[in-house]
Amino acid sequence: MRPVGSKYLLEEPLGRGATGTVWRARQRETAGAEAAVAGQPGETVAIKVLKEELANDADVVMRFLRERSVLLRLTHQNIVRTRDLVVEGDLLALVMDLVDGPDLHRYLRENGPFTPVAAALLTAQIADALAASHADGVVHRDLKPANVLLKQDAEGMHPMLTDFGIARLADSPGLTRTQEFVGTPAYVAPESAEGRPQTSAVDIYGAGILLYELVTGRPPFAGGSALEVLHQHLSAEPRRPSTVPDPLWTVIERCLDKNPDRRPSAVNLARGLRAVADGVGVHSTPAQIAAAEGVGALLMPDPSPAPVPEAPGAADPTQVLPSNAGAYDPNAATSVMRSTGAPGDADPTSVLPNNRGAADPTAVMPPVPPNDPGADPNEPHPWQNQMRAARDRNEQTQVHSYLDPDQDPLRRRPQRQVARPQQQPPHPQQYSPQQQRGQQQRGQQPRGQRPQQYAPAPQQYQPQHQPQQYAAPPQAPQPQQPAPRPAREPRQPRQRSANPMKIPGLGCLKGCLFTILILFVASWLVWEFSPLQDWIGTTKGYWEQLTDWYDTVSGWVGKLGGN
Ligand SMILES: Nc1ncnc2c1ncn2[C@@H]1O[C@H](COP(=O)(O)OP(=O)(O)OP(=O)(O)O)[C@@H](O)[C@H]1O
Repeated sequence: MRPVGSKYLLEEPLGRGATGTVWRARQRETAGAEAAVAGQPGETVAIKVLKEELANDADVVMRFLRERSVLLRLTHQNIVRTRDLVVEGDLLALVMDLVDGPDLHRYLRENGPFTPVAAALLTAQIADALAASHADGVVHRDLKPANVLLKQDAEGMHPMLTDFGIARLADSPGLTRTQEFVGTPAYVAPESAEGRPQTSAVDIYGAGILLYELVTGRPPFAGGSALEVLHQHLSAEPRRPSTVPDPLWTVIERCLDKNPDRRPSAVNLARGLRAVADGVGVHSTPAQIAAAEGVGALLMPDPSPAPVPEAPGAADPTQVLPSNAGAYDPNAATSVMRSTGAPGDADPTSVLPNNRGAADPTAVMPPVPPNDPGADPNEPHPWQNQMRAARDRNEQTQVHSYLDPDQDPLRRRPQRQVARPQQQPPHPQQYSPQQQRGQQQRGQQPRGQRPQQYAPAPQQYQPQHQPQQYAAPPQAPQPQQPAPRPAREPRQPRQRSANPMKIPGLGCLKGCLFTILILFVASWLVWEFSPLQDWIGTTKGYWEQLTDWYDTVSGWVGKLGGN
C-alpha cells in the first residue's frame, strides 16, 4: 500500500485511463481544512493519480492548484464529488467519492443498448449535471460513457459524471504543443477538432454522441483512424437508426448540430429529454405525445454559453485543422503545419513554463512555406503527432479492458457486474407505439422518478483487496535535453474467451461436430456398459451394430426412392 500525502493509502487499482490510474484507497486520517470533505479514518475513497507526464508539467500543476476551489465546490447529485486534491512531490492526485458500480461504457458493452425511454431519462440526469457545472462556469470537455459511473444504491442506479476538469488540466500548452490531444476522438465536437474557440456547447455535443450510443450501442462516427473520425465530426451527418423514435432523433440531431450556437443549453436538453421520455410511452397522454413531438421548440440554445478558457500560449487553434473542413486536405495541411523548433516552440520537458503567457500563439506551430528548405521531410508533422496521440489516447482509454486478469480489479469483482435490466431489449428493435407500450408495461417509469427501469437490483459490493505495488514516482525531466519518450508497452493481446467453443453451438460448425462426438461416445458407453445388448438380444459389437442399422436404413431409403 502506498501512501498519498499523509492522509490516504492506495489499495488497489480500479482502472486506468488516458490521464491516470484510479485506485481504491483508504483514508488514514481526517483531511485538513483545504479538503472539501474531511472524511474519517478508515473511509474508502477513489483516488485518481494523474500520469507523471501531467504531474511533471508545471502548467498542469499550477492549473491543478488554481482550479482546486472550482473542482472542490462542484457538487451535484449526478456528479462524482471531488473531496480533496493532493500535490506531493511528483504526484498529483484527485481524491473522489468511491462509486460502487460500473462505468457506462462497460455497462453498455455488457448489457447492450438502452430503450429510448431509459436512454432519454439517463441522459437527462447527465444534462442536469452539465447544467449545474455550466452554471458554475465549468465545462467538462471529455463527456463519454467511460466518464459516467453508475452508482448503485437502494433506490437503483444513478449516472454520476466524473473527470470534471481533467481535460482542462490536461490541456497544457506544453502537452498540447507537442503530443497530446485533449478529448476522445469519437466524442470530440467539430469546433474542438478544428481548434476553434470552445464553449459549454462541446458538452452538449458529447451528450448527443452519448445518447446516440446509448440507443444504438455505438457512437455515430467511426473510422479507421482518429483523423477519419474527426473528419466525420466536421462534415458527416449521423445516420439515423430505425430504433430511434422521431422526438428522440430530433434531440440527437440538435445536440449534434455542427454549429455550436444551435445546440440546446444543458437545462433545455434535460427538459426536452424528459418530455421525450414522457411522450414516447404508451401510457402517454395525448398532451404528452404532442409535447414530445414538439420537443424541438424546447431545445433553445444557451444565450451565454460558458466559454472554455484558452490555455495561455496554447497552439493557434486555427492550425489544428483548416477551418474549411469541406476542402480539408491532410497532405496540404502536412505541408504547411510543421514545427520548426523556433523559440516559440515549447520545450515539452521544461519544468517551468517558458514565458507562455506572452507566447505568440502562432509560434506553436508556425506555418512555413511548403518547400521550406529547413524542414526535415522525415520528421513527423505536429498534426500527425496529435493524431497519433489521439489514437493512443483512445487505446489508453480502453486499457482497463485489457489489463492482465490478475491486475484488472474489474475482472476480479464479478459482483460489480450487473444484470441486464428487465425492460432493455438486448438489441435495438424497430420502434413503434405498441412497443413503447410494452416497454412501459415492463416497468418503465413516468417522469420525475429515478429511472430504475435501467437499474437492476443493487448488489452488494465486496472488495477483494489485493494491494498492488505502486510504480516509483516519476523523475523530474532534464530541463534542456528532451527526455527520450518511454517506449510504449506493446498492447496486450485481447483476452480470448475462457470458453472459446460455444456448446452446443447453434449455427456453429465446431459446436455441431463436438455435439456429434459427444453423442457418439455416450452411445458407445451405453452400448458397452449397460444391459442394452441383452435387452435387444444381440452380441454384436457397437460398430458392427451401427453398420447394420445403417445398412437397414439405407435399404429402406433405397426402396422408398425406388417406389
Ligand atoms: N470515483 C470512482 N469510483 C469508482 N471507480 C472509479 C471512479 N473513478 C473512476 N473509476 C474507475 O476507474 C476507471 C478508469 O477511470 P478513468 O477516469 O481514469 O478512465 P477514463 O475515463 O477511461 O480515462 P480518461 O478520462 O482519463 O480518458 C473507470 O472506468 C472506473 O471503472
